[in-house]
Amino acid sequence: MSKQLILALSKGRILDETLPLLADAGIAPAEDLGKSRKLLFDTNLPNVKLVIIRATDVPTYVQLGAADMGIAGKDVLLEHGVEGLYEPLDLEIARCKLMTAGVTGQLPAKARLRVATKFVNVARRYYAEQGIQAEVIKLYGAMELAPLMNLADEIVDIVDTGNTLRANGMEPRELIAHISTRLVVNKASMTMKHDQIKPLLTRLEEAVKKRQTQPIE
Ligand SMILES: Nc1ncnc2c1ncn2[C@@H]1O[C@H](COP(=O)(O)OP(=O)(O)OP(=O)(O)O)[C@@H](O)[C@H]1O
Ligand SMILES: O=P(O)(O)OC[C@H]1O[C@H](OP(=O)(O)OP(=O)(O)O)[C@H](O)[C@@H]1O
Repeated sequence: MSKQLILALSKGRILDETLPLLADAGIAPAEDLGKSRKLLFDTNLPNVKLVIIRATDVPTYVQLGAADMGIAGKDVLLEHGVEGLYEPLDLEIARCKLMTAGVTGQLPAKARLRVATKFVNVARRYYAEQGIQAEVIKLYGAMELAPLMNLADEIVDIVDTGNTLRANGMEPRELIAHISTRLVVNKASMTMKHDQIKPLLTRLEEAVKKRQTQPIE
């Protein structure tokens, strides 16, 4: 009997870009995800199931072996850490940047910065590497509000078009990391279920390559 593989998908923004890529790789949910309140789905492949969870929970599920494979943003992986995980494939979707940002024209001239972010580990590491003292304040969303409300001097957040920053009178400052979505695999599963995982990995690699060689319409 073939072993079951659980693939954990990040719900939200990444899911919309993940499903077409999975389809290109020949993996399709057995039912319409949008029409269901279910969190665990069968697929067209008898040995593959999908779980749809919060982006920030994907590394935890895969690290602890509740899922064998997962799809998550590099930002989430940098914040969570990658112990117990392999990161074999860049899916090249949901590209964006992790940056510092602040109120336009107001460069902080303080010895100690207050930094609001949901990426507290990334922020602490980054400011320490820069030799800047920072008090990092954990927020769960709407980071752009923090400097406007005098809660923080800077934020660390995702920037894509820059529209959210501009709309709130802010500007991007330093680049912390280029971000895209990655496939992660539990290290023990990679060994124990190699015969199941390898062909899936190959299909996904081919789907990513195919997109890169397709002419832009
Ligand atoms: N503006 C953006 N452009 C491109 N990719 C983005 C953008 N914002 C976020 N992402 C990527 O998409 C991922 C998921 O973003 P999304 O906004 O759906 O989740 P979230 O609300 O941050 O997650 P959670 O619900 O766990 O807090 C991020 O981890 C990041 O890798
Ligand atoms: O540079 P931009 O193109 O404006 O994109 C950046 C915005 O996108 C993300 O938010 P998202 O829209 O995902 O909302 P949320 O994270 O606050 O739910 C991120 O947290 C920024 O606010």
